[in-house]
Amino acid sequence: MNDDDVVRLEALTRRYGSGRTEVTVLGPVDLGFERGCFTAVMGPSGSGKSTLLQCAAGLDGPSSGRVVLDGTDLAALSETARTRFRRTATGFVFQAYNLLPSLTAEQNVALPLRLAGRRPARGEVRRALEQVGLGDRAGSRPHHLSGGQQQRVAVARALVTRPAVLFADEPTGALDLTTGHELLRVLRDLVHSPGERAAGTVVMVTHDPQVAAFADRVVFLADGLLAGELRSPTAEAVAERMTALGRPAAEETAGAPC
Ligand SMILES: Nc1ncnc2c1ncn2[C@@H]1O[C@H](COP(=O)(O)OP(=O)(O)OP(=O)(O)O)[C@@H](O)[C@H]1O
Repeated sequence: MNDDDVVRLEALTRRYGSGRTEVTVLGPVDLGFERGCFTAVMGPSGSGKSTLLQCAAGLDGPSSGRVVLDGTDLAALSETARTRFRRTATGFVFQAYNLLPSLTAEQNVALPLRLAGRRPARGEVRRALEQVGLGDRAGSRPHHLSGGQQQRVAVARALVTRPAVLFADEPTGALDLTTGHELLRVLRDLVHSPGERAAGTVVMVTHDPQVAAFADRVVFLADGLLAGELRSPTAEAVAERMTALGRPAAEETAGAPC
């Protein structure tokens, strides 16, 4: 972790149940997400990726430990203040686009601003749509847009408050390969295009090495714990790590002296 981290997870744990049925599904995890970096979180099914993302974004509360988001300790805020803070400091994109079908793209994108209790300023919503390459589809309703376009509207909606971090949980999960890669290029451009277009920081959960290879950094989870990371990843290097994580411990140590 360092001073450039826009999100810091400190000794974070998430447990479910109580007493004899209590299970720890995450942690303890110490991890930072750097500003200006596109990070992918990977790991086998059930390794805690979504739990980590939801805790980092303030959508779920940790059982112990701290989440410091853009300099604010989430635990220090009341529930109402935390919701208000989360709505402007973070954007969240899910696998399902979750657009309201009766609203136009522009009206869907404006929703987070309205939820935050303010009228969109002139051009604010259009700018977010332009950031995802949909400046000309502002008046379209979701059913007139392709799956990839709907997901880009969902990204614009997540960006409209100019959040410090954009979180995405399997954002390409419902898209075909080509459309998925287009969306990943949009996410990468949000981090790496200079000036106005830059959204700063993206943290994305995926289980697909090809998807993770679009990121600058890949963090691996196994059984709720950190299991290493890769910088400037290739799909092959990510797949190799994933295979090693999925290997039973007995196979990992095969050949080692007793
Ligand atoms: N509400 C809950 N109650 C009990 N256990 C839960 C709950 N939510 C998640 N879990 C468990 O926590 C563990 C981590 O779940 P999580 O969804 O974070 O994993 P994941 O790595 O995102 O999985 P996947 O890739 O399959 O989506 C899993 O074993 C899951 O069954």
